[in-house]
Amino acid sequence: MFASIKTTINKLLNLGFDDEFDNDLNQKHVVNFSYMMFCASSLFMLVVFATRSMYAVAFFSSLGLLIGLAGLRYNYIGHFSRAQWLMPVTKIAQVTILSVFYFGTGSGFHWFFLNVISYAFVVFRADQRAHKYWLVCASLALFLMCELLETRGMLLTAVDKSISISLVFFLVAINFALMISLVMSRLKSVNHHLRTLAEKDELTGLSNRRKVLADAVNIFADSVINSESCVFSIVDLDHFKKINDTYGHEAGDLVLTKVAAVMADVIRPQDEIGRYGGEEFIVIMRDTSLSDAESVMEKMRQAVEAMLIETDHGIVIPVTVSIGLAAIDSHVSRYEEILAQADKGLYAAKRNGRNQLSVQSEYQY
Ligand SMILES: Nc1nc2c(ncn2[C@@H]2O[C@H](COP(=O)(O)OP(=O)(O)OP(=O)(O)O)[C@@H](O)[C@H]2O)c(=O)[nH]1
Repeated sequence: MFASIKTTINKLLNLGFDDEFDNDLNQKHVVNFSYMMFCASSLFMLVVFATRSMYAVAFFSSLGLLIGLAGLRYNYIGHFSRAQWLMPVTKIAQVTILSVFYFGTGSGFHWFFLNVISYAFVVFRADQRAHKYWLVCASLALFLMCELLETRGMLLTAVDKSISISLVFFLVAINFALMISLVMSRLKSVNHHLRTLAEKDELTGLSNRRKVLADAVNIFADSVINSESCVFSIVDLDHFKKINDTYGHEAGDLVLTKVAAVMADVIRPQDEIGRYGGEEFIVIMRDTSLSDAESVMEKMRQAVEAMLIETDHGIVIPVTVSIGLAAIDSHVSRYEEILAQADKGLYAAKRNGRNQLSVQSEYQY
C-alpha cells in the first residue's frame, strides 16, 4: 500500500520528463510537486468550506483544483514554461482576493505568499532571473500591502483568527520542508549519476582509468597499513589491432565489451577491475597472496580463451589475453612500482608467445 502510494507520487513528480537527467530536472520536479500540493490543498479546502456552507471559498478552491490539474497536464505535454507560471499567478490572485476581501488581512492568510516566493527561487533557472525577481517582488509587495492594510473581511473571533494563523504557518512550513527535501533528494541522485559518469568507462561499463587508479591508491595504502598482501595485474588483449583491421572497429568494440564482461564475472567480489586504456585492463586483488591471485587470473585467461564472440555476419573471432602480475613487497613505497612490475610481467607474457600469465616477483632495487 505504502509502496504503491510512493510509486504514484514518484510518477506524478516525473510527469513530462523524457530524460531523467535533463537540465531542468529540479525545476520540473518542483513544478510538479507544487501542483500536487496545490491540488491537495485546494481539494482539502473545497471539502472543508463546502461542508461549512462557505461557498465563495469553496468556489475558489474548486478553481484552484482545476488549475492544479491543468498545470500538471501542461508539464505532461511539454508546456513547461506555461506550467511554471500558471500556479504562482493563480496563487497570487487567490491569496490576494481571499486575504483582502474574504478572510481579512488579520487572518494571516497572506503568509501563503511565502510559498510563491520559495517557488520562484527554486523553479526559475539562472537565465530566467528576471522572471524570478518579478514574481518575488510582486509577492513581497502584496504581502506588505496585506500587512499594512487592515481589511476586515469575515468577522473572525480571536480563537478563529489564532487557529487560522497557526494553520497557515503550518502549511507554509510543511511546503518549505517538503520542497527542500525534494530538491535535496534530486541533487543527491544527480550527484550519484554524475559520479557514475565520471568513474565509468563508457564502452565496457567497467571503472575507467581514473577510478581504477584511485582504487589502486586506496588499496595500496590499506595493504601497507594492515600489513596485508595485495596483487596488481595488467591484462592486455592479444593482437587486438589485427582484430580491428580484420573485422572492423565495431567488431573490436564488441570484443572489448564481451571480454570485459567475462573478466568482471571471473574476479571475486573483493577485487577491483577497470579499463586502463585501449585494450588494457587492471585487476587489483586486496588481501590476496600471489599464488591465489595467479589462480584467479589463470581462470580469467581460460575463460577469455573459451569465449565464442560472433560478428553480425556469424564469424567467430578468436580472442586471448596476456597477463602480468606483481605483488606488494616490503620495499615498495608507491603503488606505481607494483604496476610497473606487473607491466614487466605483461611484456614477458607477450614475448613468450602471448595467451599466458607471467608473474614478476623479483623487484630490482
Ligand atoms: N575497437 C577499438 N579499438 C581500440 C580501442 N582502443 C584502442 N584500440 C585499438 O587497439 C589496438 C592496440 O594495438 P597494439 O597496441 O598494437 O596492440 P595489439 O595489436 O593488441 O598487439 P599486442 O598487444 O602486442 O598483442 C590499436 O589498433 C588501437 O586502435 C577501442 O576502444 N575500440
